[in-house]
Amino acid sequence: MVTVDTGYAESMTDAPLWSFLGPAGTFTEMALRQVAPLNVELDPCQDVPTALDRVRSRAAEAAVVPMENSVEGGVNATLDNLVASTPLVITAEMAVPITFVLAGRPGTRLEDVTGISTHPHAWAQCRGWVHHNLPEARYVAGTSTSAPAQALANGEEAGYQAVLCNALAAQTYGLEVIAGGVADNPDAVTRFVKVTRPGRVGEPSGADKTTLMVQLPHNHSGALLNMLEQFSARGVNLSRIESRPVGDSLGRYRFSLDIEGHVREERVQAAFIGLHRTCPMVRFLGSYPRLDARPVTVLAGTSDKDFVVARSWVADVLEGRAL
Ligand SMILES: O=C(O)C(=O)Cc1ccccc1
Repeated sequence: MVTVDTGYAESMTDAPLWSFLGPAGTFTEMALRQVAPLNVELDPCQDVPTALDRVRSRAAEAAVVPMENSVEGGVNATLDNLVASTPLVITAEMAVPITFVLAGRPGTRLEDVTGISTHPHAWAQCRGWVHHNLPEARYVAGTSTSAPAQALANGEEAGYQAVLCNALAAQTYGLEVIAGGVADNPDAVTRFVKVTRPGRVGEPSGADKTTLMVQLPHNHSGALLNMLEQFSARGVNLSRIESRPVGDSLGRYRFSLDIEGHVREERVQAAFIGLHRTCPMVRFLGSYPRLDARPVTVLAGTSDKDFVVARSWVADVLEGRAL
């Protein structure tokens, strides 16, 4: 029997499948390209929960989703879904500078535009520009920046003549740029994360970040202060903290946090132990290298060595070797 190796079947089976907020041409796809292997197979999804569920169900190896924007803050769909069902962990973070073009079908002029569609985070970054240049234009929410671009190109849009998307998406879908460099804040950056199923935690790089979600005890005065003290007492710096409503009644919140450090470091573990003792829910959502690779500052008395030496002193006390 002669077997002809086309190489095709092999690449179909060996190429890792990564889900992401699609369709083709989103900012999320640009972030994915920064870290994905060259032979990655793309699995565009219509929303963040679907992309994350593809990893949970083992259909995809990894997902890339937006996490935080320098203008609009946390992406709630991501923050909430990461703790909503089977746990997932963040293994990498990426940043993409965000500027938009206003694009329409060829021949569309600015004065033809009475409706604009895009992702809500994109709209938040362009509101001022639209208010200035198209004060009468109505906003039509899109599931991403490229979904309405695709719909417009296919003649399937409803209620808009233009989209705010990235220049690459406009090109991909054969749209014409009506206005370029659209953004209220030209330096806006969005942070994206790569998410996988949990496994054994890797080694620290020395410049790491850890993400977690913590629920505070209800109706407990000083609960937030107690939570923050778990970090400050061990010299652990916070780089993001956001409250998210739990959802079942008013007044109940969880806190989504990024801290500087890795869960394999003693001071981070000591803070984790303190949180676990005092908070009804603590979810570890990953330790991963920081985007800026800036080494974490470890305060005097909080290094791994300091913890090891202190623990061995306690052991000596217990054995009657130290007084
Ligand atoms: O819709 C996209 O292209 C996304 O990747 C989500 C998004 C939208 C706006 C700013 C940053 C990310």
